Amino acid sequence: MSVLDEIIEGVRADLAERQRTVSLADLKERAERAPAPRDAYKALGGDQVAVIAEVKRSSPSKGALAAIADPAALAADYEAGGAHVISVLTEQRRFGGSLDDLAAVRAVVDIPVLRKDFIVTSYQLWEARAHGADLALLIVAALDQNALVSLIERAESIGLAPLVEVHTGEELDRALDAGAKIIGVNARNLKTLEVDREVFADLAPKIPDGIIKIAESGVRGPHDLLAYARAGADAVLVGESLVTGRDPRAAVVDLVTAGAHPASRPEGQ
Ligand SMILES: O=P(O)(O)OC[C@@H](O)[C@@H](O)c1c[nH]c2ccccc12
Repeated sequence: MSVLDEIIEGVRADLAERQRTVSLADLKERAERAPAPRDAYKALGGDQVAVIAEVKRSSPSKGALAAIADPAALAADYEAGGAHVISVLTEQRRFGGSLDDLAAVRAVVDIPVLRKDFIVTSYQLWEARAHGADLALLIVAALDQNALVSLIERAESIGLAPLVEVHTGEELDRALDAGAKIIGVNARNLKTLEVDREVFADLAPKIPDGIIKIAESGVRGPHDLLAYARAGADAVLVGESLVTGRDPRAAVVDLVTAGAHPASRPEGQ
């Protein structure tokens, strides 16, 4: 079984547990009371390279990264540093996240928040909105085409912007066929956990204009942001290097500064 399959098995077990305790009707009611969604397209579609800063306690590849006792405080730091969107991992078993983290973060920042999880049913989209999310990740490798299409539609119908994640040319074709408007290219292969930063440069030229292109994973600092920018990224999604660094806010400032004028920076800096 691939790592992705293992993660999804755990996600489904935890989901079944939540579905036993919270009815879909209750979730929908909570989603209706949730604050209105924030405009993710606007946050990601500016002239600068946008920075999506992630709240990430651990990962399947590295294990524990950072304890993050107060995810809301970390997210507030990211926002103060100029981040455009916050990503909150809500998967529990391998990433140490929760829906409570999502709600806590959404309550303290004024920018859009992404629910980062392994979403396989519309119940999880309602959960995302009920806990304040403005965007939801949909991983093409985790979904068949029918599920992908219907989850994109459902997300949009409840006010969530779907960020559709791909890692291969085939997955990209599926994302485009399904009508994705925000596409994330993950440099990490979720089946092997290997990181290959070249994947973004390979796939980006095949993504039509008008679709927001996000480079995910492996950004160690401004140098990597600039490389992704040269390859056509509208945004980068950064987790590990922020949570393991000494000063997450300063690290975001450095990324945002580089992303503000990517073209005027000399190559290699
Ligand atoms: O920690 P990194 O290498 O900066 O990567 C962040 C983000 O891209 C990564 O957490 C991620 C991308 N896609 C995912 C899907 C599920 C879980 C996690 C992810």
